Amino acid sequence: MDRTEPTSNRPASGWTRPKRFDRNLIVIGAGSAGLVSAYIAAAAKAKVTLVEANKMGGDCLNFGCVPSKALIKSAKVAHQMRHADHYGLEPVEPRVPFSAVMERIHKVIAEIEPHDSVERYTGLGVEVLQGYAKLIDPWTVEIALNDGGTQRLTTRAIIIATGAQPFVPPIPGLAEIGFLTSDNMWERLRDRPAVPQRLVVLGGGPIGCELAQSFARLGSEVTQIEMAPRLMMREDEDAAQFVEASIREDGVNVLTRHKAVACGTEGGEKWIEVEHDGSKRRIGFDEIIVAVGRAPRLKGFGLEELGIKVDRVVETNEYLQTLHPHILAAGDVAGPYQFTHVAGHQAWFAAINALFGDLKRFKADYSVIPWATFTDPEVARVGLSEAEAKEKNIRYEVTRFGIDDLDRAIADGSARGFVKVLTVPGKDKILGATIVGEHAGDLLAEFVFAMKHGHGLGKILGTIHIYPTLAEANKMVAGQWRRTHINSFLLSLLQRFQTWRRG
Ligand SMILES: Cc1cc2nc3c(=O)[nH]c(=O)nc-3n(C[C@H](O)[C@H](O)[C@H](O)COP(=O)(O)OP(=O)(O)OC[C@H]3O[C@@H](n4cnc5c(N)ncnc54)[C@H](O)[C@@H]3O)c2cc1C
Ligand SMILES: NC(=O)c1ccc[n+]([C@@H]2O[C@H](COP(=O)([O-])OP(=O)(O)OC[C@H]3O[C@@H](n4cnc5c(N)ncnc54)[C@H](O)[C@@H]3O)[C@@H](O)[C@H]2O)c1
Repeated sequence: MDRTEPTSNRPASGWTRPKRFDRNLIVIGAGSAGLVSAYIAAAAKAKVTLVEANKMGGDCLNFGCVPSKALIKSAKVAHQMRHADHYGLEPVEPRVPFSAVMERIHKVIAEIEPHDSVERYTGLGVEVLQGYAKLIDPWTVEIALNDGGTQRLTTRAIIIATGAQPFVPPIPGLAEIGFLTSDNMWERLRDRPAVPQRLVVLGGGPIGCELAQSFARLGSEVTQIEMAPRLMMREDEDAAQFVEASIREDGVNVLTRHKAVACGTEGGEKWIEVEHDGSKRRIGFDEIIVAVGRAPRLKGFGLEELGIKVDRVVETNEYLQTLHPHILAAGDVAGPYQFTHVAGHQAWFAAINALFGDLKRFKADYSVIPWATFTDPEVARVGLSEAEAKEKNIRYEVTRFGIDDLDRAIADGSARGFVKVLTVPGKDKILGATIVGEHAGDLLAEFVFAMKHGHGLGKILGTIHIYPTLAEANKMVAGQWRRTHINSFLLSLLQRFQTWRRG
C-alpha cells in the first residue's frame, strides 16, 4: 500500500482533458484481466464499458487454458486405456475419432462460456461493446463496432487488457507452408476425423509440452523441437527431467538443442530443417504447431501515439499505470507473467488504481505467484526455484520428499515425482516450492497459502492431512525438514531423562 501522495497522478500534458466524462472506466479486452477489471469497477458502482473485438473470455476460454486442458484429459484417458494393465485390466489401444475429441473440447468451451458472456456482465452492471477499441487521446476511446458504425466515449480512466498472441518466428518458408498455433488450431483441426499423423511441435515451453504429449497420446507421431538444452527451461532441471522422460515415454521424439531454421515442401511433402551441433537435417511432417512464446498485443490501437512505450509489454509502474496515470494495463499485455490467475490478480490493482488512484494507490503484489504446467506429471511452482536462488545469490536449504514413497500415489499407480521446498537456512520459512506429480497444481495450494500468510513448514507439519491423500506429500516434506532440524542438545537431554526414569 502506498501512503504517499500520488504526485504522478497529473493529467497528461499536450491534450485537453474533458471537463466531464461519459464513463468512469473503459476496459479494452474481455479476457481474464479485462473481465475482472470490469467486474470490480461495476461492483464499485462505476459506470464501466468493456470492449471486446473478438470472443468474450479472451484467450484462456477460447484458445488457451480451457481447450488445452480439455484435450489433455482426453489424451490422459487414451493413455490410461493403453496402460490399463497397470491397474490389473486388459489394455486396449484406443480408437480415436479425433473430431469427437475436438467436439468435446468445443462443448467444454460452450459450457464455460456463460461465465464470461455479454449477458452475465451486462447483468453485473457492465456495458459490453463488441468492437475494436482505439485510443484517440488520453481520455477518448473510439470503438469500431463489429456490427457496423463507430462510437466515441470519453472516460476518466482506461485499462488496457489486450492480452497476447502467438509469436511466429521469422523462419524462412514457415508462412508459405502454413502452420497451426494455439489461436487457430482449435478451429482448423475441428472436423478432422483423425489426428495429424506426423506432427511437429515447435517449442519446449508449457504450450509445446502440453500439446506434444497430448497429441502423442492420441496417436500422432510427434517431433518436438526445442533450441534450448532442455524442455521447460523456466523450471529446475530435476523437475523438467521428469516431464521430458515422461513425454519421451509417450513416444515423442524430443529434439533439444535443435534450432528450426527453414521450412518448405518437396514432392508435396512438408519439411522443417533443424540445426544441431553445426549440422542440418530435414524432418517431414503433416502439421506443425508453433509454440515459441506469446507476444503482447501492443500496437495499432493508439498507445504509441500517446507516447506510451510498447517495446515488449506496455510499460507501467508498480501501480500498473502507464506514463498517463489514468491509463493502466493488466494481464499478458502488461507482463511480467502470462497466466490467467495473474491477469485476474493484476486486474484488482488496475481497477482500484484506475478508479481511486488519485486518492490512494496500491502496488501490484507479485510476492507469491504460483503456476503449473499440466503435463503428466504436472509441474507446479511457487516462489524461488533452486536456479533462481543461485542466480540471485539467496542462501537456501532444500528438503525433498519423493512421491514414489507416498501411500496414496502407490495405490493410484502414480508414484512418481517429488515435493521440493526451499527454506531459509536454519528456519522453516518457505522461499519456494516445486511439486512434480499427479495433481501437482492442486497440491501446491497449501504452499501458496503458507507463503502468502507467512506460515512455515512447522505449521504444515502441525496440520492434519487426510490419509491416504496425495496432499500428505506436503506434510511428509515438512516432516523431513523437521527431522533434519531437531535440536541435538535437547535430544541428548531427553535421552538422559528417559534413562533416569527407568531407574
Ligand atoms: C494454449 C494455451 C494454454 C494456456 N494455459 C494456461 C493455463 O493452464 N493456466 C494459465 O494460468 N494460463 C494459461 N495460458 C495463458 C492464459 O491464457 C493467458 O495468460 C490469459 O488468457 C491472459 O489474459 P488477458 O486478459 O491478459 O488476455 P486475453 O485473454 O488475450 O484477452 C485479451 C482480449 O483483448 C481483446 N482485444 C485486443 N485488442 C483489442 C482492441 N483494440 N479492442 C478490443 N478488444 C481487443 C482480444 O480479442 C482478447 O480477447 C494458456 C495460454 C495458451 C495459449
Ligand atoms: N499451464 C499454464 O499455466 C500455461 C500453459 C500454456 C501457456 N502458458 C503461458 O503461455 C506462455 C507462452 O508459452 P509458450 O510455451 O508458447 O512459450 P515459452 O516462451 O514458455 O517457450 C517457448 C520455447 O520455444 C523455444 N524456441 C523459440 N524459438 C525456437 C526455434 N526457432 N526453434 C526451436 N525452439 C524455439 C524457446 O527456447 C522456449 O523454450 C507461457 O510462458 C505461459 O505463461 C501457461
